[in-house]
This record gives sequence, structure tokens and C-alpha cells, in this order.
Amino acid sequence: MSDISYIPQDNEARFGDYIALLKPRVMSLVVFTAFVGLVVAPNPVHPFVGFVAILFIALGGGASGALNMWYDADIDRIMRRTRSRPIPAGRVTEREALGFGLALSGISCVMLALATNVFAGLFLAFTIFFYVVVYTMWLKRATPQNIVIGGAAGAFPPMIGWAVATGGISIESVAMFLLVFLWTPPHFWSLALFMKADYDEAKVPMLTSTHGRTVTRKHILAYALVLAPLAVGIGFTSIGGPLYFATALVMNALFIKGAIEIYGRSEAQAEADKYAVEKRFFYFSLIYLFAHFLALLAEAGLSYLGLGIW
Ligand code: HEM
Ligand SMILES: CC(C)=CCC/C(C)=C/CC/C(C)=C/COP(=O)(O)OP(=O)(O)O
Repeated sequence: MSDISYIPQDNEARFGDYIALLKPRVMSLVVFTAFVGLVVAPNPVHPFVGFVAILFIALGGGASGALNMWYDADIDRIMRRTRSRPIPAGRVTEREALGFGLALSGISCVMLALATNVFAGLFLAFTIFFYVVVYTMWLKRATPQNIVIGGAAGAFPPMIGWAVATGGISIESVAMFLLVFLWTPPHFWSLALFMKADYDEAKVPMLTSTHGRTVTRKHILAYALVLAPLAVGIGFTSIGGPLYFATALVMNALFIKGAIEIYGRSEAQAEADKYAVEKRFFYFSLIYLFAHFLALLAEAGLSYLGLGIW
């Protein structure tokens, strides 16, 4: 008989450690963008099929997080931000994380293919491959363009959602991809501005470490300026509408304002307020992306009710 009063030791894996391997907070936004991609597509899927599809996309996304943590365990051990993750903290072994990530990847891709269509299953497999092999194993340690190219992995989920519903790709799904793709560099580099020391110590060639903070600030502004017309322009596609357009206008005005502020700051100013402006911009980047996809969802809801205007 098992002893129900058994208390795990500090270095033993608990259920929560396996959840942590799935990077649940980051994946929540990934899954939300996939959900919106699925809902705004022209061919509505049965709600149960939609639910199952999102479940397996979430599982696949989480699996890629576990494989990322398996491969990056050496870096995670060095960086302050990641030191207490299950592997560096010694609560899950690298082998366990690898097995867990591979098993969940296989299950999620096969089940998505069976529950929806083969293209969507293959697309999920390709996205996991891109994040784990192309970004994590190759680009992350090789070039300061790591997150620009690797960011494609995080931008594919809305296309996977669209593929679940339609079995294919369209201008609209590519537009949603580009929205996340161009958003990723300002999102990540703003974090890298105040986490620079971590990446320096781990010898990861993030732009802040290879080219310094001033160059990184310029890059954030450049991407914000390129992102804005694309983000606003989506308002005129079949998935857009006035509500989305207004949201995009406000959000992009604020995003560019924040990027200009970041661009104009000297290191002395940033040190003085402990990178408060950069931190605020990073958190705002999350609201920015969420707001765009929420507005797309609202437009789909209005169209469904016959209230769509454009
Ligand atoms: C290559 C692309 C990306 C890189 C390098 C990156 C990097 C990061 C890093 C290092 C963090 C801090 C995470 C932590 O402390 O646990 C973070 C936070 C976050 N990222 Fe990204 N990110 C990328 C793409 C994305 C995408 C595509 C999404 C969603 C669509 C996303 C959503 C989030 C969210 C929601 C958080 C906040 C998590 C929290 O509350 O701590 N990221 N990102
Ligand atoms: C559906 C599916 C497979 C989705 C994949 C989604 C994906 C690629 C998200 C990227 C987000 C992310 C946490 C990047 C972190 O970079 P990092 O790994 O360098 O960050 P870290 O230092 O926190 O580990």
C-alpha cells in the first residue's frame, strides 16, 4: 500500500515541475494566437474539434518548451532568471525532460493530424522542429539574429490554427504570422536590455551582448516602425474591421511612442531608474499582441452575429 503521508524531498520532481517544463505562461499567448487563427478562418470547425485541436497545439507547444529546457540546461544553470527551473534545480533529469518532450511532441502531432487534418499535424511538427532544432540547437548560440529568424517558430501557431480549419494557408494567415514575427524582436530585445548580464554570463550571442544596448535600442525602434503599417493594414483584410483597426491604431501609436522613448534613453538614465521604461515596454509588448488577437476574435464574433461592417 502506498504511503499517502509521503512528502517529496526538495530535489524530487513534483507534478508542478512537469508543468513548468511546458513553459505555461509563454505558451498561454502562443495558444491564444492559435485559437484566434482557428476561429477567424472562413470554415468554422465543430466546437469539440476546435477544443481538441487547441489542446494538442498547447501540448505540442509545451513539448517544445520541455525540449528547449532539455537542450538549454547548461545555459539555464548559469542565468539568474532560469536557474530555478526544474532541470538546473535538480528536480528533473535531462533524460526525463527529453523523454517527456519527445513523447508529448509525438502524441500531439499525431493526434492533431488524426483529429483535424494531416497538414495541420505536419505544421505543428515543423513548428516544434523549428523551435527546438533551428532556434534552440542552432541559431540561439550562433548569431545575434537568433530570435529574428527563430522567432518564426512562435509566429506559426496562428497559421496552425488556420490550417486546422481550412487545411491550408492564405493571405490572412500569413498576415497573422507576420504580425507575431515582426513583434518578436521588440518583445525580446526589450527584455534583453534589462537581462543583458544573464546573456553575457551564459555567452549567448544576443544582440545586447554582441552589439551593445545602443544598437539594440535602434533595432527595437526600427522593428516597431515596420510592424505598425502591417498591424494596421490587417484591418483591411477579410479578418479585420473597424474595431480591429481602431485597436491597432491605438496600440501601434503607444508601441512606437514606447520604442522612441527607449531609443532616446542613455544608459545612465536606464541605470538610474533600473530599466523601468524597458521593463514597462516588455510587459506592454504582451498586452499589444494580446489586444490585436483579441480584436480579431471580436471581429469574427461580430461577423458571426451578422454585425460585421467591412
Ligand atoms: C524567439 C522568440 C521569442 C523569444 C526569444 C522570447 C523570449 C522571452 C523570454 C526570455 C521571456 C521571459 C520568460 C521567462 O522569464 O520565463 C519571455 C516572456 C514571454 N513571452 Fe516571449 N519570446 C519569444 C516569442 C514569444 C512569442 C511568439 C510569444 C507569444 C505569442 C511570447 C510570449 C511571451 C509571454 C506571454 C511571456 C511572459 C511570460 C511571463 O509572464 O513571465 N514570446 N519571452
Ligand atoms: C506550437 C508551438 C510548437 C509553439 C512554439 C512556440 C514558440 C517557439 C515560442 C517561442 C517562445 C519562447 C519562450 C522563446 C524563448 O526563447 P528561449 O527559449 O531562448 O528562452 P528562455 O531563455 O526563457 O529559455
